[in-house]
Amino acid sequence: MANWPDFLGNRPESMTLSNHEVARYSRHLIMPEVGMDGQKRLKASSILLIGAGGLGAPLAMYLAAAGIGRIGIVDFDVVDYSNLQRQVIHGTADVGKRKLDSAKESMQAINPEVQVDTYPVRLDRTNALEIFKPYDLVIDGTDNFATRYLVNDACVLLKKPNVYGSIFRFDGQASVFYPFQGPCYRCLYPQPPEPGEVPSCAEGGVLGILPGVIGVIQATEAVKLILGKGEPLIGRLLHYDALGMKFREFKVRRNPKCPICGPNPSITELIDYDQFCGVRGETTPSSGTTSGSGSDAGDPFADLTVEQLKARMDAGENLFVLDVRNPEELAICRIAGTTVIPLPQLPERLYELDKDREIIVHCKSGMRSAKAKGFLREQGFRSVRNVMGGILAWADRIDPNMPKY
Ligand SMILES: Nc1ncnc2c1ncn2[C@@H]1O[C@H](COP(=O)(O)OP(=O)(O)OP(=O)(O)O)[C@@H](O)[C@H]1O
Ligand SMILES: [Zn+2]
Repeated sequence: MANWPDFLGNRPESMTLSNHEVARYSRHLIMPEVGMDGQKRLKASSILLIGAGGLGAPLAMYLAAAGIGRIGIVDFDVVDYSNLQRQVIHGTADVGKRKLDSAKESMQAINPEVQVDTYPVRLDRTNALEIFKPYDLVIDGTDNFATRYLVNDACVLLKKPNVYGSIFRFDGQASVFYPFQGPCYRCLYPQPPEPGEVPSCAEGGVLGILPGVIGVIQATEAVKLILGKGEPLIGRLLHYDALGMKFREFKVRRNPKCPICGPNPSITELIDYDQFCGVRGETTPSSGTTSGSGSDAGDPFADLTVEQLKARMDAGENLFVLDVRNPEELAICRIAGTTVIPLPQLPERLYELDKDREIIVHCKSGMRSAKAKGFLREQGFRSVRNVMGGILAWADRIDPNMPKY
């Protein structure tokens, strides 16, 4: 075996393969690194996937095809049209279905020998340990920092390997966080970024093929850990640049001050990860009350709902509405009559704005406009209001013909 713990114990010994399975896995069975023993190890193993999205799709399909005995998947989402460009486990006919149902169907079509357990919940501090316990290893295919820290901490507390991956635009990363054998996610990233500092794929986009590459690297690492073969990405962060078509590797060491895997841990149970990452709902008002129109009249920084904005437009008010999205997004849809300054250009184009005039700012979903509002407020603007939910809320509730992205 390799130089990391064998977490399967003697379970593979009791496994047998039927003639059908021998045929199915024959290209594995004839390789010395897998062979009959290795295939039995895969059959005896269990893997938990967090997320049935971009990374989860290739992970679920390849791990099912490879003959992992039991695969659990956690996801609370339903399939959306905007998922289909990369979440290849789901098809057009699955739009509107639970991702878990669609994923399970595809996996069982690929390999009915595999047991697929679905957990249609949002993974959080109250359920993570319970869900993780029966699995040998965990693979993180999620897209947000709160869940990444949660998955990390739960894996360290349970001493389970955590195969990590993340994607953005044309870049991806992967590593293996094997508790106490190598660094954990907190050793690599002790603090989460400021909310809104790192844009999500929903804001910044992602090449549809990219999660295929990173998800397949994660699946490869999981299979190697189970087989006990090769050099895993323990203590190594692999970076993939699709535009330059370059792979680079960074050494990551255990942090002796790590609050969870260090010698004096301050985190000994799961914490509130939304609070730790400063997560706030994108449509939550950042100041003042926003209930009825006019109830916020006293607060020049109270946010607006799309209905309030529409009512003020319809009343013929001469409004200054600032759209801080990027040019590519304007080509998809826009609200008529707005002024456009993409968020990154705002500091150098401040002179275009009137500090004494009310500025109503919007973006796609409300995150970037909240940042713009904070910035303009710091710069001494007298009244800045964020449109909660951005142009997506406008498309949902005001203009049903507007395309959503
Ligand atoms: N805490 C969590 N519990 C369960 N599932 C989660 C959690 N956090 C994220 N996920 C799931 O992980 C998946 C991440 O995949 P991905 O980012 O490709 O999908 P998406 O959220 O559909 O994309 P987009 O944000 O671009 O619409 C999603 O299906 C999401 O529902
Ligand atoms: Zn650590």
